[in-house]
Amino acid sequence: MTILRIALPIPKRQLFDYSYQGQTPELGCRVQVPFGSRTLVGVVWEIAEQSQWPENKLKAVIKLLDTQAVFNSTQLKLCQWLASYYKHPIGDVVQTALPVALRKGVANQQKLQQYWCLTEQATKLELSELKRAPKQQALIETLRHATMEKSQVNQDFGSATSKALLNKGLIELVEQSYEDGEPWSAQIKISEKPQANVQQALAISSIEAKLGEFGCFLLEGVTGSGKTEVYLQAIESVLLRGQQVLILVPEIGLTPQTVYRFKHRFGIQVGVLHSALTDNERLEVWQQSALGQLGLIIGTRSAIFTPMLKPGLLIVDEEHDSSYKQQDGLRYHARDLAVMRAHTENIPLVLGTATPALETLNNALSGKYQHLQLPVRAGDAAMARQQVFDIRQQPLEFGLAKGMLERVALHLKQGSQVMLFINRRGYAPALVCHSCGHVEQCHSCNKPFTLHKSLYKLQCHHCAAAKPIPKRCENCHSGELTSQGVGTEQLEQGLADYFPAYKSVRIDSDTTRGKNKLDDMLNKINNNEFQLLIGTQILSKGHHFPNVTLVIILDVDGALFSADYRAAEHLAQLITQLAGRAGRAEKPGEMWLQTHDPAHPLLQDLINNGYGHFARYALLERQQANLPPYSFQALFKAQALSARDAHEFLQQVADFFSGAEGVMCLGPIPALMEKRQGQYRMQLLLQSNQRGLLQQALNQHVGSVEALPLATKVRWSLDVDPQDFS
Ligand SMILES: Nc1ncnc2c1ncn2[C@@H]1O[C@H](COP(=O)(O)OP(=O)(O)OP(=O)(O)O)[C@@H](O)[C@H]1O
Ligand SMILES: [Zn+2]
Repeated sequence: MTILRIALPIPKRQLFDYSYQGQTPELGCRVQVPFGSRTLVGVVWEIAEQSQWPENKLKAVIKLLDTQAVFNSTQLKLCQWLASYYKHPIGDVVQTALPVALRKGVANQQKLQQYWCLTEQATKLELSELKRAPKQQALIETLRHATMEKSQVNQDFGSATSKALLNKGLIELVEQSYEDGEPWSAQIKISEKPQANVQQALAISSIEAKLGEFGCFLLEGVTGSGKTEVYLQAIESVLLRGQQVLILVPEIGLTPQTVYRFKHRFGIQVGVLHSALTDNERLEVWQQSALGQLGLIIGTRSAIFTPMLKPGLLIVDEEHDSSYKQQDGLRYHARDLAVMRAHTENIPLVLGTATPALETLNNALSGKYQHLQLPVRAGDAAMARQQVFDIRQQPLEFGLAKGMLERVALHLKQGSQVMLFINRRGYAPALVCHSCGHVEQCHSCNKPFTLHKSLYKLQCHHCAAAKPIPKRCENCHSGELTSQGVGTEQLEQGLADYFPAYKSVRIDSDTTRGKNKLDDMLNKINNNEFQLLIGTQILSKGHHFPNVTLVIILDVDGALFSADYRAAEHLAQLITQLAGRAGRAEKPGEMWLQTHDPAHPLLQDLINNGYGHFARYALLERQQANLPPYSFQALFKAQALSARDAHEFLQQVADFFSGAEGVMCLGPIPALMEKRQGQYRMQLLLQSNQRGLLQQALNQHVGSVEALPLATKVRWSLDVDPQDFS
């Protein structure tokens, strides 16, 4: 009899022993086991001869689900590292790393692929017979060169097209295994590309020099400097060696436009991993990548777990983006995991951005990462001019000063597009009673409701609470309710009324919900169907709009005075990325920042000296204040219906750590957002000058924390290298 030590989806920092009769399976195979009254799917993590439990207490494995491990040795190591670094239950780490379908116990067998090909009848067809159905014509034309996978046809031509041709008897489906198809390495066809400029060429050759070994690069290139072109040319070398490339992009950056750029350059299929995939689609990409059947895989955060048979290169684009840090469950940072992965697989990693995270910049400046720089824009485009606009004592119309409206008018008249950024969606961030001053608040969060006029609702942006817009004040019953502040909805409406001859589009999470909605909007913007582009963060994420020449940021003052020490860094990144959307082609661009504090040193440094200068100075400040990356943090968070329980729990946690060597304990204190969804929220911050000491203290005490009686009464979590203190 063998003892299998299984990682189970149970929030306990331990493995579970089961007995197994039969040939010992590989580590990383899935098994089905009984757990209490349930049956769970787990992963074989260790194999032992003996258990601490007596034999008659041990339950037996119900079924071995795999003959071959679902995790390769790299993944096993990475999961181990995640569990140990983030102090997270191994079973939950394993769950996070597995595609959902495999978690549920689905067989890890690759399905046959379905391809469309032409029928006998179609080979004799005159293409002109289909001239009224251009899509069908194009598909027939394509299939004359090669068969095409069903999902690919759906993506490129739409399923209606293939259905119509099927009905006409012109195409038919054949099934084939991937292995029988032509491998991607034989399909590579490099399309035309620009000649790299000197800095690009230097970056490309530095990366190429590291192929086949570990190396970490920071590619710091100003917006529009051609970072993507550097990726593309480096990827080309990797693909030509027959090796695979995994590219991570931020959540909102993964549009069909991005994918198209990669697909088009190499002429091969690209595996795409994003949150809108079905479980089966996700599993398919995972399997194809694991078997080496895909050359290129692009995905958001969790794509970092995708196994590769022949890994060659990892890329993390917009490495500063906060979506790379998972904010619940296993709170890992995909960028840090990428470093571990590149190290384990012995391949280079490229971190690219115009606005490096201070952590990353510090690693580059200290020589830990190789620093590649692209200081100027590619082609003929110049950087946008950046300026502040003093709005003190200025009347504002829907959030805009008169001087700004004049600039907008000027740019519109010249046939350009204008982008306006505001950090709040909805019509207005508050509804206030003009008589008594009462503000409509969400009682579960103690925060003002946001007014959404188009939805006829008040919505809480911190929980899901919503209610109809009241007619009277709930405090004094006056009917004089007015909105306060400006959101995207109001700005759009104001601009549409002010500039009736131009079309506007609003891009925020309210308007982009739904499949392909964002991509549709982006395409229309690129076709110049809209001239006024209004939106939130989504607008800042790496889009290439050649006709935008003016960018206005309505209000940065809130972020200038935030209690979060990372707020300045994030604001500087946002401003720089937004400025980077202007003047990307021939026409020069300009960016304006509306502010009540035009002399603020951060703003002045940023617009006069650029992000690079700001960031180096910000690092000095962090060093003086002994903040990350010069110190290391871990954050215990607790929330409960009673503030006292949350506080008491964290106080007990603090007691464990109070004597820990080299570790400072701050708190418990209320979170920046004290109450949310009816729960009171507290936190306890641990900080040390040495990562090792902090890790050691956590190792020593996390088990005791878990065992505290209050630990079952409050909801608590541990966040190592926290990014979010809200
Ligand atoms: N060497 C080059 N010669 C001419 N044009 C180039 C060159 N490299 C890149 N470009 C063009 O410059 C534009 C910007 O390049 P790219 O999108 O790669 O920049 P980026 O640094 O990734 O941009 P961002 O980070 O701002 O999104 C693109 O239209 C690209 O085709
Ligand atoms: Zn709420």
